[in-house]
Amino acid sequence: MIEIRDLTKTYGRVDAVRDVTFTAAPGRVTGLLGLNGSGKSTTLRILLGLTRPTRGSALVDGKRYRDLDQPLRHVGAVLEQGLCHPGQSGYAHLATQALLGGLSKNRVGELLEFVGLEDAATKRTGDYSLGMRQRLAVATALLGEPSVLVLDEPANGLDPPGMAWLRELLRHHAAGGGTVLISSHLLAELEQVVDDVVIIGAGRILASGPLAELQGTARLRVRAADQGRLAEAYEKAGATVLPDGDVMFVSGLTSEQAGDIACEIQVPVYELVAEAQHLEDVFMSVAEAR
Ligand SMILES: Nc1ncnc2c1ncn2[C@@H]1O[C@H](COP(=O)(O)OP(=O)(O)OP(=O)(O)O)[C@@H](O)[C@H]1O
Repeated sequence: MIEIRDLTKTYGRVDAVRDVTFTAAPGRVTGLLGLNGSGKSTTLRILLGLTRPTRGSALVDGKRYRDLDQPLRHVGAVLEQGLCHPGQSGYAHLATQALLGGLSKNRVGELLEFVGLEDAATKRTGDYSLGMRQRLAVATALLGEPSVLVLDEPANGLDPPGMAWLRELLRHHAAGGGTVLISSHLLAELEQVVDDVVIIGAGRILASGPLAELQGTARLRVRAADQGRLAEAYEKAGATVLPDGDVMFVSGLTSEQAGDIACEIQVPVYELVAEAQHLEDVFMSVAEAR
């Protein structure tokens, strides 16, 4: 379980993150989504004890990372710059990490096989492709058999089969009761793996909730006799309206509310469709609504 509460980190005059609150629950894959510079890495670095928050808290299994007894047994992390010595083999890297973390070396061979690197186990990591380094970083994160996995932009460098492998691994981890928090700006990649979504922009949470809920309620496609008057009424009710040719897309109202408003102002409606959106559309509509 990951609990982020009122987290703020200020660098000079920049709020890298501001009052960020969300939970990543066991049994679910939670996606932290945002554009470059939105505060994803800062949030994850604070969670992993690599950066101190200005205020607020970030807890793994109810504790700050540095207060965890044997942290690698609780949380495994894949950070953007998964570091390994270029002259070391994949096997030696994992064995060293196990030693440094006070963990057994017994699982090294098994893990290399698990991440599909068994044939490259004795090769220098300096000769690994970016995708192979990502696989090694995932194996490193799994060394302590942690229940919580934190991955910062893990899709970088993975080809489509690599991505499919990672999705399967994360789903499997969550299905076994583990907690997964994954950050990315590649929305289409994440859409296929996340259960819950936290959208962050300029350091603040813009929206959060189960993916199905965000996709389901975010947008209606409406075509009516007097688009202008209806758009005005929707906006007055707090909705965001995007006109697009002879239709408009409405966020922030249920289809019942949209139908009732049209009825009240007596504008005939020809089309009213609740569209299941892609994550990218959800992201754009919350970003535009701010
Ligand atoms: N050590 C630092 N010193 C000063 N400013 C920083 C530092 N770390 C991050 N920032 C600033 O905080 C903001 C959030 O950065 P952060 O790296 O958390 O974003 P991100 O969403 O992870 O982006 P990216 O995907 O590009 O890594 C940015 O404006 C960044 O310039």
